[in-house]
Amino acid sequence: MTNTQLTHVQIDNYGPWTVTPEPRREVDLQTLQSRLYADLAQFFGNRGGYTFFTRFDNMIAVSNGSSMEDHATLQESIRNRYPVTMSLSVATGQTPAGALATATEQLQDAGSAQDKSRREILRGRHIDDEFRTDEDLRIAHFDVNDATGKYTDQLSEFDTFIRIEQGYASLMKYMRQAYDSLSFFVGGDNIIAVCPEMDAAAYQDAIDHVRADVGVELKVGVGEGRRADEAGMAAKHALEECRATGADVELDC
Ligand SMILES: Nc1nc2c(ncn2[C@@H]2O[C@H](COP(=O)(O)OP(=O)(O)OP(=O)(O)O)[C@@H](O)[C@H]2O)c(=O)[nH]1
Repeated sequence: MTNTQLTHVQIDNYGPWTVTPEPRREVDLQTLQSRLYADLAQFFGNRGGYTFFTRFDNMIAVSNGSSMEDHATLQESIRNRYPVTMSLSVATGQTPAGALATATEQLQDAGSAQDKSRREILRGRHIDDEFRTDEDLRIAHFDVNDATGKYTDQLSEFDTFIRIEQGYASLMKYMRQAYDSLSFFVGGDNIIAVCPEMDAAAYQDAIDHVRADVGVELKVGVGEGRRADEAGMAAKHALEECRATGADVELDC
């Protein structure tokens, strides 16, 4: 049984900050957001976690391996180094969508994202070490078939971007609705999905859906582990297996 621990990261009162006392330069917001993301990716990554930038003002981390104390340390470090603070809400669940729903509700219960007095909320619970297992996480690494030959070397970069984003949009919606999974674009032609237990037929179904919906062909490798890095690395090896065998789906779990 999977037991996913997710952290909903939200920059406090960020909307008003971006326009106070007057609109801040976009380039400075871009730099701030990408540095914050890099810091979070490294902080959770050092503890075996994966962080996804999603909307940058809100981010999602697969945080199995990070305790509530670790989260408090992260908040302090951000407060000391950035002009903004962040709220963190941690939740666990048998499905990633379920865990994230709980994390988000905890944050919404504490007040609005644009409430001046709601700062550095830290809510939720981590999975105690004694309850953690090697089957807590399932990570699926999706990749567009021959993106280089079909798109990158053929189309303008923007038209390639449209194809890849259409594949991502179709997959993220379907995986969310049909399988309670959360899928994130991670660059190039790659999408990483955090999943509950699913069999090969379910992954094939998602790939078939995206092909029928938007004409983008995917393959996927799936791995499991105690932490995101372990499950994610197993998924990457399974994806290499797809490349070797020509299969659409390879499960290493
Ligand atoms: N984030 C991330 N990006 C990757 C990874 N592997 C490849 N990429 C990016 O994806 C681009 C496409 O690479 P591939 O997916 O290997 O190439 P392809 O043309 O689709 O060929 P096949 O996948 O073998 O069908 C690369 O140029 C990288 O930018 C990965 O593991 N993670």
